[in-house]
Amino acid sequence: MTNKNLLVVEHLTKNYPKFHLTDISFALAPGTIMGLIGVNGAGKSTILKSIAGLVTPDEGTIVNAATDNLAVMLGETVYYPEKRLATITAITRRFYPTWDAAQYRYYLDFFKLDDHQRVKTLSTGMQIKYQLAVAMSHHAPVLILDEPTSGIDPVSRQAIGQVLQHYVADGQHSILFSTHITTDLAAVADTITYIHDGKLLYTAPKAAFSAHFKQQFGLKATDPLSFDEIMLKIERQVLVDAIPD
Ligand SMILES: Nc1ncnc2c1ncn2[C@@H]1O[C@H](COP(=O)(O)OP(=O)(O)OP(=O)(O)O)[C@@H](O)[C@H]1O
Repeated sequence: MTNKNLLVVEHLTKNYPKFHLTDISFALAPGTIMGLIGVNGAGKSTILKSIAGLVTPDEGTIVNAATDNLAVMLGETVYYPEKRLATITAITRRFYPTWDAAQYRYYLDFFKLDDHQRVKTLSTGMQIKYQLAVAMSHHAPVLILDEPTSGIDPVSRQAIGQVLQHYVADGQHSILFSTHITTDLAAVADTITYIHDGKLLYTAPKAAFSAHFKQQFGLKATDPLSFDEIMLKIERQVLVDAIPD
């Protein structure tokens, strides 16, 4: 494992008939949260699914700190609508020798979830919170989350941000999450990786990421520049010549 990074992605390439994810490389340091951003169809989910083993890359390597203890949340839907959460949890926990029942209870309380409820009675936000509670309850070194705050109210988004930061606070866990909610990046991400049309445009710690694009856009270091503005400027092709082929 390079530099003790918990996740190392090198030259990840996946070719679909009408889309090419090309030569994606980045590393996730312990104790950090990386936000993956880019417009719809940029390739974020393809990267996350490749790490989760749900997509087979055409080229490249992915080294994860613990391949037998993956924590992945790729969508809001919890299957088995008629089942109670407790039943699903009882089955899920069998796959994880490191399952921590006290931690699971803590997250249920934190998210105000009752695991006697049936899946079909949960709102979308409650389903996401339940999946997060399960994903964070077996001490996986790396947590992979596809849009964990999509469809979540601002108060709950802040609560999720808190638990994510707490998850990495011991310096032995890391989180990679995709998002379209750029305020989440400002609140919780340590590093940001920008995917543009299947290619990695830029990856850097948050402050360096902003500084890089201020320089690209001819702004002063003290000028304000939000992540939304960065995305809008890039996607309006302001930087088209800077994007590698
Ligand atoms: N199984 C597949 N077969 C063919 N094309 C696919 C497949 N899965 C994804 N794609 C294509 O790959 C491209 C990237 O999709 P992906 O879901 O990775 O984007 P994304 O950045 O996660 O988008 P969003 O923000 O909308 O979730 C899209 O053009 C999509 O149509």
